[in-house]
Amino acid sequence: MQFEKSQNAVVFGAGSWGTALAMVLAEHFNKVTLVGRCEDQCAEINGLHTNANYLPLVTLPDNIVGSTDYSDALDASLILFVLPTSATREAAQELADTGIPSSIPIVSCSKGIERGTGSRMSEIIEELLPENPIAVHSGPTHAEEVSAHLASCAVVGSTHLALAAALQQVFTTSYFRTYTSDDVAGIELGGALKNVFAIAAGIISGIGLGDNAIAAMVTRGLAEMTRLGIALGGRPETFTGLSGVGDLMVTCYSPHSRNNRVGLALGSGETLEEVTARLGMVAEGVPNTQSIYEAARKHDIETPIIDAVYQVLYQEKPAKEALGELLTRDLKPEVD
Ligand SMILES: NC(=O)C1=CN([C@@H]2O[C@H](COP(=O)(O)OP(=O)(O)OC[C@H]3O[C@@H](n4cnc5c(N)ncnc54)[C@H](OP(=O)(O)O)[C@@H]3O)[C@@H](O)[C@H]2O)C=CC1
Ligand SMILES: O=C(CO)COP(=O)(O)O
Repeated sequence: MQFEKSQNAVVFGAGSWGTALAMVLAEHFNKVTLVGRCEDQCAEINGLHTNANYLPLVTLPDNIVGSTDYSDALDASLILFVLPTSATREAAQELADTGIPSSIPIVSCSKGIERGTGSRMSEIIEELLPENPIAVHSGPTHAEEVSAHLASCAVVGSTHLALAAALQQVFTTSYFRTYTSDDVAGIELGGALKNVFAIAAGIISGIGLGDNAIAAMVTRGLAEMTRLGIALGGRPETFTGLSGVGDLMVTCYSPHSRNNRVGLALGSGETLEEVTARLGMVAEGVPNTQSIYEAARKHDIETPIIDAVYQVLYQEKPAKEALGELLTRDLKPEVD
């Protein structure tokens, strides 16, 4: 299978990542429709070719159009879900209600697992649109850099190998390189889990610890990500790839990371309510920490860093105390 330049694509989610991915797809499709929920934003995309609230420095190509209408997906050959994870179920239901053809592939590009059910985004989409072929796309890819055409790599995963290969072509440009995989669960879990460690990295900076502490947390965070990720169905090697350690590194070290910024503010003494109100963008690690903490308890996996972030976010434990206690745990070998 392969996508043709004469075909159209639809991106649900007109935030920063949906917009950056629309720019990638615009090089391979006739028209890319960015579906948002605000008429003013659509008018701006169609009239000024900008999406200033989310990516203020970017001019969009003319073949990206804004819309609020889910039925725009009816004439698409490819659909991307790039919504906050909390909005994915409702959006998938709304899309199913349009009666879209079951042949249209759907790619989830969101990072997180559902609060309450612990479902991955591809599982939710499959539940509501069971006939459509599904894939996931993830990696160390901040929207600000991809939309500025700065070199980035990602991975697209599907159990439909021909679909993964076709998607690899349309997720590749001169500045964006995409690899393939069939480990859908591992790719999604890496993207969800790193959100929590990015908050931890921000907290560490906020409470005034140094580079050594962040490197230690990233390394032990990778061990935690791998342990829990395997228990939840991912393959070990995926966590050493772009959607695992790659994304862990970029979000733990980049000032673009919203999760990192949440942690930094918490470590500096702001409340969660204050920082989320100020951010104005989704930081998936906040709801994710709860769903991931619950998944770890359910599977009886030891996750001290995730537990510490959970205590800061949901149990009002002072950040310095929660992170500090990681050093005083029982001593153990590095590799179990
Ligand atoms: N930003 C990035 O660099 C990357 C983000 N991701 C992932 O992509 C997903 C989207 O993130 P991102 O684009 O950054 O988020 P943003 O905060 O930039 O944008 C969120 C978008 O979702 C819309 N939205 C918010 N709530 C709802 C809702 N309840 N129903 C429908 N639409 C809603 C917003 O609409 P409105 O403007 O009307 O509020 C906005 O268009 C997340 O899972 C994130 O982890 C993955 C890789 C990189
Ligand atoms: O996933 C991302 C980059 O790969 C975006 O991370 P944040 O949501 O922390 O900004």
